[in-house]
Amino acid sequence: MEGKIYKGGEDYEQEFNPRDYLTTYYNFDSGPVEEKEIIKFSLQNLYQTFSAGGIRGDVLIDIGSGPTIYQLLSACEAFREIIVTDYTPQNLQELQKWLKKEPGAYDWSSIVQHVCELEGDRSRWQEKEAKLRRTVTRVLRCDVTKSPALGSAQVPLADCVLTFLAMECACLDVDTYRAALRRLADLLKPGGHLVTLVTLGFQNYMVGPKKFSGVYLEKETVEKAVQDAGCQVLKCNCTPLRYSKAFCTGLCFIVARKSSSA
Ligand SMILES: C[S@@+](CC[C@H](N)C(=O)[O-])C[C@H]1O[C@@H](n2cnc3c(N)ncnc32)[C@H](O)[C@@H]1O
Repeated sequence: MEGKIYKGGEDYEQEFNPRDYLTTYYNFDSGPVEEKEIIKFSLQNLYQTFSAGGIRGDVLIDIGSGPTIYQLLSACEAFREIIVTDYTPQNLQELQKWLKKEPGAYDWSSIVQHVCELEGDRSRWQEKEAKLRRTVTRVLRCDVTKSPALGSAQVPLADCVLTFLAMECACLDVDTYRAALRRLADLLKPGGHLVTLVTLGFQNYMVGPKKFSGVYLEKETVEKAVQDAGCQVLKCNCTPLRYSKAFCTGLCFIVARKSSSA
């Protein structure tokens, strides 16, 4: 409906179209330059975080994966197992299509090639796609506004919880955001890492013809929420880059470590 603003969980299930989202924000070859720069910012930070000498381990859980896989392309070289999750069944279906190489799956090859180039060999992109498909072992539903976020699913404690551009959409106020981050920290082993990309000054974004809103966050609010969830911020890389189809002021990439005694 024209003029309506959609928010959080159930609206996502009913109104969020994964293909509209992918073609708006992840058209690396011929989409808007703003979106391309943001993808490059994300991939560069992920590459630095998970490349040799960086964070690694057994299990990584990605929270609010949506229909996207770009956020896992560096991590799949550093973890034995990746669990992807989202609130909406249609996003998980879109992910499954790519994981199972089904007809009509989204074409991530340009973005995969870019990551392989960062890693030193653009030509190994098909090998990386195969590696990621092997490393994703489970596709689960989650709701970060509920405890536990993964419902009744039994998952091991993670060495890393990743969440990209999802918490500010799932949570409609700062208290809910802070509680959601505590739930994510609960999924981590002591000493495990939380890696997140957050839209700063977020007001709304377009998915096809539909407008979705979320919580307005500033860098200090995000850092404090991460710390109060029991994690020490190791890296905080903010940029004024903005989407052409979203109302926000910038982006913030954070790497944090859960206390060893937690
Ligand atoms: C902007 S998309 C981000 C998708 C992807 N992580 C990315 O980097 O492009 C926001 C995601 O948050 C998910 N979401 C909304 N409410 C949620 C909730 N309560 N719990 C978990 N995820 C939720 C949506 O289904 C959607 O996939």
